[in-house]
Amino acid sequence: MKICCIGAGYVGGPTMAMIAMKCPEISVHVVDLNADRIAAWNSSELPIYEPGLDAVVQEARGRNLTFSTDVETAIAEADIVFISVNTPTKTYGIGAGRAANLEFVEKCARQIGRVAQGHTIVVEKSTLPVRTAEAVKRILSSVATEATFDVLSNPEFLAEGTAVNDLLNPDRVLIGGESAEAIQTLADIYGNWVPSERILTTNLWSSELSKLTANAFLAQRVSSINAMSALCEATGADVDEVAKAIGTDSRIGPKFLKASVGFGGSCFQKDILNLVYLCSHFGLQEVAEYWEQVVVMNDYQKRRFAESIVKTMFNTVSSKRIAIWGWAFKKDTNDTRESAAIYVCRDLLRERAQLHIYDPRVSKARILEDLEIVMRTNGDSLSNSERELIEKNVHVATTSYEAAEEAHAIAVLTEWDEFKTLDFDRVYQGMHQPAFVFDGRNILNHSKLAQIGFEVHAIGKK
Ligand SMILES: NC(=O)c1ccc[n+]([C@@H]2O[C@H](COP(=O)([O-])OP(=O)(O)OC[C@H]3O[C@@H](n4cnc5c(N)ncnc54)[C@H](O)[C@@H]3O)[C@@H](O)[C@H]2O)c1
Ligand SMILES: O=c1ccn([C@@H]2O[C@H](COP(=O)(O)OP(=O)(O)O[C@H]3O[C@H](CO)[C@@H](O)[C@H](O)[C@H]3O)[C@@H](O)[C@H]2O)c(=O)[nH]1
Repeated sequence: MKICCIGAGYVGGPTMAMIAMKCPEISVHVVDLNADRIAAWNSSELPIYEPGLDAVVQEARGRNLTFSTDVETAIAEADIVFISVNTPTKTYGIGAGRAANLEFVEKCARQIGRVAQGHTIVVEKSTLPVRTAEAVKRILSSVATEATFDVLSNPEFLAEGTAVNDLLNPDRVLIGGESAEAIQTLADIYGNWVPSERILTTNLWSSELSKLTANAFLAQRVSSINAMSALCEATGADVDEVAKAIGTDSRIGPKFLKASVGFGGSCFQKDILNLVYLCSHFGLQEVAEYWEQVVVMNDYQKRRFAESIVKTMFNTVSSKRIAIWGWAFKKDTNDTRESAAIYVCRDLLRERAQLHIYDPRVSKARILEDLEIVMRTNGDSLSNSERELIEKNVHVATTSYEAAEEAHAIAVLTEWDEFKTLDFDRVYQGMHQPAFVFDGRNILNHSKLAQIGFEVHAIGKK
């Protein structure tokens, strides 16, 4: 059997590497238009940082896992084609800022229709609005020559930073479709390592909608605990204690109740906005407004954090040096898409703070590009004053200590483990007094820091 996966990103790369590792008899070909990305997949420096992924890729690459830019050949040879391309929020036209941009998915469908041979199972791996499979089927049948198709929905639930373990031991694999035979073919592949009771099958629309629903529920938990964090700060309750107290109720459960500076990542906001758009499209205004609040609350949390830094530091951070610890949207990934750090730093830059940023996995170029995009207030390019602000006020450090040297404050924006074990006496000695710590992840030992002399401000604690 031959598999082709279109899209060698955070999902296509790891999922296909896992299938190839677990199914040595299947030939897995991952293709992408981005030649740099493909070159990186073929090198010792993979394009994404994900614990444990190097070993998985190394085992299968060159045996039954290949990466290339030859999309058409890979499609023509495949029995199964996964579509794993990006589906970002639309930035133009109808639904701008909410709807998913399905341009890349449609291009894939047209290309598959043109070049596929024989019977081909087309699998939606990308996260898509409910009923996209209908459009995919129509496109395939309108451009296809002699090829025939089944379309399945098989959304991916892996989280970045834990992708390898999530793929090895998924809570469930979801397959939606109409053809029992096609569903079975895909289920048999996962059946090589996933217990059959964890392979759920549904109709196409339930599968497509379950992915958006799962992300909406997960993000809603984060926004719910973050909403409570504001009330905790106002009342003297401690959000970690509240989370523990409610999380021990088996109906609520302990996971995903960590208050933070706000959720980030490429999925939560995009998928909720997509859900909001869909609800409005179907005339369900109350439902749309209900889900939109999850994103509204998240924006509030990011803004609130930056504002509290300014307010605490005597209402001005102008020319003050602030160490930013962490840029990735969560630990154990180099992905910065929608990271809370980007928005907090934008707000601090507008207050003229001097930012000294350190992240163990994110490159200087990525940090600067993220800031250049977020600082634009007018169109596609930076104004001279915006560019000057970044050039003069942003410095990228190579260690946490370097970032904190001569700083007035430290803001922890990603929960990297290495921040917990630093020599805080040393950090304190190098800082201006009062030395502020704003722990946006509640990961540091606050009482120990206070003993050293730091003034600590955390999320959801007075
Ligand atoms: N990142 C995650 O953790 C995650 C988890 C579950 C689901 N998803 C969903 O999976 C999909 C992919 O996400 P991602 O994070 O891997 O995106 P990504 O941007 O990292 O990767 C997508 C890749 O597709 C390529 N591509 C786009 N159009 C193409 C075409 N026509 N032909 C060949 N290649 C093409 C791009 O060059 C890019 O490398 C999205 O729908 C996302 O919502 C993501
Ligand atoms: O209690 C929590 C849990 C998460 N977060 C934040 O929420 C964001 C998202 O985290 P997480 O869900 O762990 O990572 P993602 O890689 O975005 O994974 C989500 O999005 C993927 C893409 O759709 C899905 O496949 C996953 O199931 C879903 O968890 C990050 O900024 C986290 O720091 C919190 O602030 N508190």
